[in-house]
This record gives sequence, C-alpha cells and structure tokens, in this order.
Amino acid sequence: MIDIKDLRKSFGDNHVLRGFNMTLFKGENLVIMGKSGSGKSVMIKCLIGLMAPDSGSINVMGKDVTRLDQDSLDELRTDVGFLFQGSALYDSMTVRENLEFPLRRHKKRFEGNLNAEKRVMEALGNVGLAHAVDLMPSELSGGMKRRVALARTLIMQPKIILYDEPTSGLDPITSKEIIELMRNIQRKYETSSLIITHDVDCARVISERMILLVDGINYAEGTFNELAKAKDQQIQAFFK
Ligand SMILES: Nc1ncnc2c1ncn2[C@@H]1O[C@H](COP(=O)(O)OP(=O)(O)OP(=O)(O)O)[C@@H](O)[C@H]1O
Repeated sequence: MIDIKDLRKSFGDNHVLRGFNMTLFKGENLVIMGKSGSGKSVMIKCLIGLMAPDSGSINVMGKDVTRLDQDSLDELRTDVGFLFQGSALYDSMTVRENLEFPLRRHKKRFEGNLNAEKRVMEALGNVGLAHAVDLMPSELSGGMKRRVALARTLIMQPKIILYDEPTSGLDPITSKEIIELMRNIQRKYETSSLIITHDVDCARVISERMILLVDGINYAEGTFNELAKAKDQQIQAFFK
C-alpha cells in the first residue's frame, strides 16, 4: 500500500530524515515509534504530499507522491484517512454535520449515491455513538470526540488510515476502547493502518509489525515481542 525508499529531508544543518525506508502491506497494522522530534511528522507530511522531501521515493498505492500534481494528490488523499492528535472536530457543527462535511466535499467519490444519512448513521454505529448524532462537540467527552473523529475518517471508506497518537490525552480505559475500535475497524474493512504512537500499550495490542525511527532511519524493525526482547540500549529505551 505504501513504499518509502531512502527518504531524506533536512532543514539547514538539521538532518531529520537520513534515508528512511518503510513498507506498509495490505491489511496490516504498522506502528512507528520515535522520540519527540525524531521526524515522524515530517515523514507523514512527505507521505501525503504536504512537504517535499530532498530525495527518495514515496509510492502510495502505485502512485509516486513526489510527482503528482495537486488534483491527483487530492484524489489520492480521499483514499487515505487521517486521525490527528486533537480530534479536530468543527465546534460549531453537530456530530451529524461534522460527518456530512467530508462526504459532501468529496461527493464525486460516491458516484451519485451519496445517501448521507445512511452513511452517517453507519459510521457512528461503528464507533458505538449513533445516539450522539445531534450533539455538539462541546457536549462530548474526550473519548467520544476521538470516536466521532474516527467515524468521520471511516465515512470516506479509506483504504489506508494514518493515526497520529490515537490515544494521547486519554485515560487508560478510554485508550483501550479506542484501540479495540481500531482493531475492529481494521478487521471489518481490511484497512491498512500506519500508527504513530509513544504508547507502548497501544503498540503492544495493535501492532503486527513495528519500526523504530532513530536518527532519521528505520533503526529497528520487528514484532513487538522481538523488539521488546532486544538487548540494544536504543531499542530498550522505547520499552522502559
Ligand atoms: N517546517 C520546518 N522547518 C524547519 N524545521 C522543521 C520543520 N518541520 C519540522 N522541523 C524539524 O524537524 C524535526 C522533526 O520534527 P517532527 O515534528 O517531525 O518531530 P516528531 O517526531 O513528529 O515529534 P513529536 O513526537 O514531538 O510530534 C525537528 O527538529 C523540527 O524542529
């Protein structure tokens, strides 16, 4: 689904990505862990064409992101859903309106079969929040907001979902619920997921494979158990 080769990006003397490689296979949950400032956001921005890398190739579902024009990039982005750290709901819109917004914006994708109400209710049902359809974001808890944001991502039926710190700021029980939802969604829709997280519990539960980003490269790769057992100190630091 995604293939990144020898990705390099510097800002002056700050060499953030120094030859990063990554492959995301169809239907898998790949977790990327890296310290704060290690370049995770820069990598994601390059991946979705918001930032141009200095060199390297980024292939998303057969298309070279670094060579696409704006229209082709927009089209590709409808296949890629994001769940950002803050839930980023529109505060002045109800839950229903928040979900309808991306649908109407990309209605071409549904080829005359928009059926907004049905899609909104199905997406909310998937996250267990059908009853909250007429609430305002201010009336939702942090965990509920995160779930609505997930529903808003799902409603576009993306083939890939990028999660940026999906459990940050949530208590352990709510985090578990969100992780469980991510797993269910992955099973039901067979989406491929790239998950950026500092949360070791999240990584343990959700990852089929992990990449540790250190000094701008994929320093180590493997399953959670393989990496957690490694003797290398830089790897150990992630699991303390
Ligand atoms: N537009 C920019 N101009 C200059 N430097 C930048 C820019 N964007 C990022 N950087 C630098 O790139 C490095 C990596 O930043 P990035 O935001 O990717 O880190 P991160 O791994 O996502 O961190 P965190 O986990 O804290 O979100 C930092 O040193 C940052 O200062």
